[in-house]
Amino acid sequence: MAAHNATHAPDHASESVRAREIDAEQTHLDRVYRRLEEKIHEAEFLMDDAAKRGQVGTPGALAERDAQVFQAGVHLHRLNSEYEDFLFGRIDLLLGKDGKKGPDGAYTSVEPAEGAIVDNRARIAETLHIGRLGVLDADYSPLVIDWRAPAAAPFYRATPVAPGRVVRRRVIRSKGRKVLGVEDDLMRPEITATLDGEELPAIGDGALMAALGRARSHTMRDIVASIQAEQDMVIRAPAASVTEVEGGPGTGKTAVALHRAAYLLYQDRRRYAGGILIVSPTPLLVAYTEGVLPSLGEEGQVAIRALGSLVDGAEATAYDPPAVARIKGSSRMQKLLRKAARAALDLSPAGAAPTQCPAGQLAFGDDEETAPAVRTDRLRVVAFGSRIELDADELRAIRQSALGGTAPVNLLRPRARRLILDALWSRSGAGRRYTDPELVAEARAGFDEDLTTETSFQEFLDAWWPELTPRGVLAAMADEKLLGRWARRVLNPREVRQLARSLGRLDASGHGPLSVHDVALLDELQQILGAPMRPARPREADPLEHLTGLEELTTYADRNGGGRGRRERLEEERTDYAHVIVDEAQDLTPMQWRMVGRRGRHATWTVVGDPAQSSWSDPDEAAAARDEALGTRPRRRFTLTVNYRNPAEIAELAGKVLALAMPGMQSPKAVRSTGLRPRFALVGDGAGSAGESALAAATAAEAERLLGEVDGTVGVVVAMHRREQARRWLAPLGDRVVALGSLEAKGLEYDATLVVSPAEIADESPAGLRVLYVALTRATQQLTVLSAGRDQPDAAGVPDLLRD
Ligand SMILES: Nc1ncnc2c1ncn2[C@@H]1O[C@H](COP(=O)(O)OP(=O)(O)OP(=O)(O)O)[C@@H](O)[C@H]1O
Repeated sequence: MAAHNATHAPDHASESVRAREIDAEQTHLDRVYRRLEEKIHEAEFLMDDAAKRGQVGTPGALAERDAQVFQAGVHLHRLNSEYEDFLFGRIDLLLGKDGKKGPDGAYTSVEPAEGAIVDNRARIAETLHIGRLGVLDADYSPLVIDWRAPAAAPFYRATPVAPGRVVRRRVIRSKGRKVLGVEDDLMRPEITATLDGEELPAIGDGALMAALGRARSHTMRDIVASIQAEQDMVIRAPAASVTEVEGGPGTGKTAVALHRAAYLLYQDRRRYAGGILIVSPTPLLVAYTEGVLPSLGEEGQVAIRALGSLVDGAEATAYDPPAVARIKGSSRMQKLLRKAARAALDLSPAGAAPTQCPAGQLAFGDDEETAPAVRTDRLRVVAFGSRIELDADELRAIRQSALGGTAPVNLLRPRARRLILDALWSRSGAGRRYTDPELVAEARAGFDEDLTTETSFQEFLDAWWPELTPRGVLAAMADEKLLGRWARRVLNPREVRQLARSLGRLDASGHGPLSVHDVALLDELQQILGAPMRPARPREADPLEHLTGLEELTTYADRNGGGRGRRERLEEERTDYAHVIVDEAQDLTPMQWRMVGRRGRHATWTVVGDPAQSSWSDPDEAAAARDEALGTRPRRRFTLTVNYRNPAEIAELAGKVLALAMPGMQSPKAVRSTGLRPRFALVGDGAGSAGESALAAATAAEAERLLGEVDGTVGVVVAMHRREQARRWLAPLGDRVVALGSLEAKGLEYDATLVVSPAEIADESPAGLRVLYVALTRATQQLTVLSAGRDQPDAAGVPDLLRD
C-alpha cells in the first residue's frame, strides 16, 4: 500500500514551489503530446504507404506490407484515443544496483546501488513518468512508461517500509492537455535528495485520499493513478492457472479484476486475442463497470457479460424468489435436465403418449408450427415388396438402446436411425436369402437407400426423434405431472410444484421472461442436447483481417466506424475464452459455475469474491461446483484487506451484521473516516395501505434529504419484492437517485445509501443477512437506515439487527 502507508510530508512547499513543479510537469506533458502528434503522422504515413504496397504482389512485399499495416494500425488506434489524464504519475529514483536497462528504456534494478545514499543525502539518478500507454522519444528514451510495464511497478509497490529505489512518488492530475496539480508521497522522508542540484520538494495531501473523496457517478472510474501495493500484486500476478482473490466490501476487487484484464492484454496480447471474458452478476454492474477498460485503452478483446446474458439469444429479465432460485441453481438440476431432455423425445406431437403431450408442448427446430402429423407409436414401411412394421414396444427399445450412449441427444439421431434400419432389415429376413457376404452387403445397401430416400421414412424420423431445443425442453418441464415423473428422487413434490409454476411463465416454445437461473439451465440443456445441425453461417470477409490477420487492427477499424457490429457478433459467437475473470464469484450457483466453466475450458482464470456477501444459500455446494469448473489447475490466493469505499463509521455498523452473518469473519479496515455517523429514521405507524404509504413517504423524504447532502448519487436499497414500488416512489426525484432490489445492489456504490427495512431484507432468504451486509456497504459518504415496525427499532430508531 504505497500511498496509504507512506509517510506523508507536510506541505512545506510554498505556492511558488508548487507552481514551479506544475510548470515542470506541464513542460513534460507538452513534450509528450508533441511526440504523440509526430507518431500519429508517422502512423498515417505508414498506413498510406502500406496501401500502395498492396498493389505489388510479391510475397516479400506483401509480408512487409502486413507488418507495416499492423504496426501503424496499433499506433493509430492508441494515439487516436485522447485520454484526459494520459500522464498521471512520476517516480524519482536512486541509482540502481547494476546499469541494465529494460525494453522501455528504464533501469531494471529494484534495489539502489551501494553508495547511492551517503550521510542521508542522495542524488536522483532517474525520473520516470507513468501513463496509460508507453511513449518513446525519437532517441528511444522513455517519455512515458506504460502503467503495466515492469518499470512502472515501483510506482505502485514502493512503501516507506520497502522503498526500493523510489524516493518520491508523484500523482499528476491533468485535464486534457493541462496539468492541474500534483500530489507527492515521500518514500524515504529521512533523506535529502537532489535533482539537477536542487532539493526535491514534496507537495500536496496524497493522491489516494483525493481520489476517494471524489463524488460518485453512475459509472466506475479507473484507479490507475492510485493502485495500492496489495492490489498491484494481484493485477500483475502471472497469468498461469487460477488466481483467487478474496476481500471484503470496497477492497477494490472489481477494480483490480478490470485492471488485471488490461494488464494481461499488455503482457501477452497475442495469447489473449483468444478473448477475455469478465462475468458480472448483474446487468447493472456491467453498465457500472464497462467504461473502465476503454479508459485504460483496452476494449477489443474483453467481453463483460452479466450472468444472465452469457447464452446467446437469452436475456434474463425475470426474478426468481429465493425458494425457486435454490431449486434452479442447485446441482441436482443436472440430473433432472438429463432425464427431461431424454424423456422429451417421447413428447413428439403425434407420439406414443399423446395424452401426456399438450399440443405444441415442444419446439421442434425452427419450424415448430408445421410439425408433421405423423404417428410415432409404430413404423410401417414397404421394402423388397413386403410390408414390415415395428410396434411401440420395439420402437421404445430402440430408443433406449440409442440413448445408452453419452453423446448429446440431438447427435444420437443418426445412431437411432441406424438401429431402426437394422431392426427393419432383420425383420425383413432378406439377409437370410444370401450366403455370400458381399451380396448381403449389397442387398443391405439397396435396402437402406430405398428406405431412407422415402419421404415418409424421413417424416417418421423427424417426428420420432425430433430435434429438441433447450427452450422446448424447459417449457415441457412446466407440466407438473411430467416434471414430477422426471424429477423422481431428485426433487420433492413441493419443489416440483414450485419449479413447474415458475417455468409456466414460458410459452410452449420456451419463449417468455427468463431469470438468471433459467439461463444457466438453457446452457446446460444446450450441452445435453448438442448443437442443432444447421448449415454454418457464411463468414463475412473483413477487408482488414484479410490484410493483416491480426486482431488489433480490427479494433482500430471498429473505432473508426463500420467494424463494431462485426466485433460484437464475434463476441456473441465466442464461447471459449483465453482468460475468464469472475467477479462476485461467491454468488454463482452450482449451475452457473457449470455455465461459466464451459466458457473457460482451456482458459486461465481470475476469480474474485467475498464469502460474506454470498446470496447463495448453500456455499458448500457452490464451492464443489467451483472446484469442478476450475479443475485441478494450481491456484494462487490473495487477500485484499483495506476498504476504500466506506468511511470507518459505516464500516463499523456493517460489521455488526457481518458478526451475525458470518461469526468470526474479519471486516476489512476502512481507510478513511468522515466523522459522520449513520443516521436512523423511522416509518410512522400504520397497517395495510396506510403503512405502505407511510413507508413510501418516509423513503422519498429521506432520499430527498440525502440528495441535498451529497453531490453525486443516492442508492435506495429495498427488499426484492418492493423494487417496482420503490421505483415509483422515487421517480419524481430525478436520476441521481436509484432504487434497487437488495440483490441488485451487489458491486455498486453510491455517495449516499438508504437501506429500507433491514429486517425485511434479512428475512427474504436464508442468505438474507449476507444480502443485508451488501446493502449496508454501498455508501462512500453517508448511510441512512429506515426502520418500520418489523425492524423493532429502539427509541433512537436503531433496528434490532443493528444494536450492539
Ligand atoms: N487504489 C484505489 N485508489 C482509488 N480508489 C480505489 C482504490 N481501490 C479501490 N478504490 C475504489 O473503492 C471502491 C470500491 O472498489 P470495488 O468496487 O472494486 O470494491 P469491491 O471489493 O469489488 O467491493 P464489493 O465487494 O463491495 O463489490 C471503488 O470506488 C474503487 O474505485
